[in-house]
Amino acid sequence: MSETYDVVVIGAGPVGENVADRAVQGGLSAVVVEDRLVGGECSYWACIPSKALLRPAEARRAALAVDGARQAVTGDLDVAAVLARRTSFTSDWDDAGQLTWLESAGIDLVRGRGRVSGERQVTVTTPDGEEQVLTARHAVAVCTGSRPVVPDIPGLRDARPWTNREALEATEVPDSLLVIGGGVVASELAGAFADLGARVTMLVRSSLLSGYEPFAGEMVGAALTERGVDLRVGVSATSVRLVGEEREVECDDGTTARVAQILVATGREPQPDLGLESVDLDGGWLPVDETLRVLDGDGQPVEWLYAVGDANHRSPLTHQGKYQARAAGDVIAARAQGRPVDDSPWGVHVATADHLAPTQVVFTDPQVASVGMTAAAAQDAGMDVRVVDHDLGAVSGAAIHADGYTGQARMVVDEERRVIVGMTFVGPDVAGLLHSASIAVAGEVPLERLWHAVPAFPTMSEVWLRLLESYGRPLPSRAER
Ligand SMILES: Cc1cc2nc3c(=O)[nH]c(=O)nc-3n(C[C@H](O)[C@H](O)[C@H](O)COP(=O)(O)OP(=O)(O)OC[C@H]3O[C@@H](n4cnc5c(N)ncnc54)[C@H](O)[C@@H]3O)c2cc1C
Ligand SMILES: NC(=O)c1ccc[n+]([C@@H]2O[C@H](COP(=O)([O-])OP(=O)(O)OC[C@H]3O[C@@H](n4cnc5c(N)ncnc54)[C@H](O)[C@@H]3O)[C@@H](O)[C@H]2O)c1
Repeated sequence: MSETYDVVVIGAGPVGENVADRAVQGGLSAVVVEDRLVGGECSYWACIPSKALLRPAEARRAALAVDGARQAVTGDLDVAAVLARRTSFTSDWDDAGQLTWLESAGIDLVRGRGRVSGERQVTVTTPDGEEQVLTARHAVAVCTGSRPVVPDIPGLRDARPWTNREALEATEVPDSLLVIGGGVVASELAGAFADLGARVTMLVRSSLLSGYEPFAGEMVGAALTERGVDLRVGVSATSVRLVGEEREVECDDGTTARVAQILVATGREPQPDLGLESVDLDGGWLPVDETLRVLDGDGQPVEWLYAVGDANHRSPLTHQGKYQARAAGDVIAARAQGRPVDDSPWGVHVATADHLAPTQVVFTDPQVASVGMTAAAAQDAGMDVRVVDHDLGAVSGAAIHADGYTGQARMVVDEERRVIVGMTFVGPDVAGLLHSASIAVAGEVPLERLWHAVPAFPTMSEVWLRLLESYGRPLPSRAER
């Protein structure tokens, strides 16, 4: 069976859905190919269930941090209710709701595993083993996301460790859990399972949350330790063996841990077998130009082939991928219809923020909310950097928010342009502060103008004023003096 569409999208995660949606809104026909659930990793095994698992304990702790409310907290978490709430957020791993949306958006769906099988062509192996060929008049978009890496530690695979998938589908909380990794998944899920009652050990090979400002990992590590997590930094697992129902893990510092379950959270790898060799391209993370077209071995864009979201590994986050998807869907439509392409930096058809203003909230407790560059990254990029730090707990809004509020904010300024190139907040409930910083960074708002963005009193956003005061208020111009 063979069908032709303007755009064929492989992978119906949040990114593939958005590429198809923008293309259809631009007047094209589109089909998405999906071999698991429409909605992707994010909806069923990543963002949504993890945040649903984390929120109840965070809410409980928030109440405990406010005298007067604290007295009303009389019990522990209801673990069964927490797991049930998580399950409801995944619609019990059923994508019927997403199918309704696809239909309303005018996007067709083919279930099965897709691979590129020639120029502008995708072959799908359907669940019943049939092959279906889809031809694209204009573009094929590879939006296949990523899958968890399981490192080559002797005995690990045989011990059937959890990845994010099994952890987020769990119907019971193990008595003890050893988490391998010190990134975002490890930090969030170690906290989640500790809150649910597991004895959690974390093996962090290098440092915790290493891509962030150093105080982020320090504060999150201290909080995890306070909540009972046995945080072992600079320690790696060397071998694993099953002992009855338990896993025995040997570490390179000579210690051994015996646990009920292991969670591997050591990063992601690209989806294999995407058929790219059929068009003389390598697999792996797919390099792209600023309009998300895949680059060939000579660094030239392939006119009809796009890679969007985790698949290109520019900024592997749902919201950054969806941002790319809006640009990609629109540029595919523009090129198809011979309309002008706006590919200048910050143009409609490019994903400039991936480099200059990527945003992220790590939903640990305390949260880490960041945009743009860390101080170290800005220095490495050759900028004349000035770093301004402020104790978030010293802001009256924070003190009212929670008794003994502890938090930290950092502003990274490019002195040459006098604009903020990076901002990091760490503390309870800082996620809501992030978008103001994103606007300042993406908008390249001059520091002088930021004095006119007046934070309401008494909110945590007053930290902006404190950071500007530390930086220094601009002197009146000579004419005004
Ligand atoms: C535990 C965890 C928590 C996370 N939390 C957050 C968070 O809070 N916020 C955030 O922004 N990001 C978070 N992320 C990252 C986020 O999940 C990814 O960045 C996001 O899912 C990427 O979207 P995507 O559409 O590119 O890929 P995916 O969501 O992986 O979707 C790709 C889809 O393509 C399908 N597919 C793959 N290959 C084929 C093929 N050959 N044929 C057909 N279909 C195929 C897959 O089945 C999948 O449905 C988290 C990740 C993890 C692991
Ligand atoms: N809230 C959010 O936005 C959120 C939440 C979860 C995940 N994510 C995203 O999902 C992606 C995957 O997250 P992740 O935490 O799996 O990856 P990561 O790259 O953030 O962290 C991987 C960690 O594993 C360690 N590691 C790698 N190989 C190892 C090995 N062989 N042995 C021991 N340790 C090893 C690394 O040092 C690092 O600490 C990231 O892009 C992340 O940003 C985002």
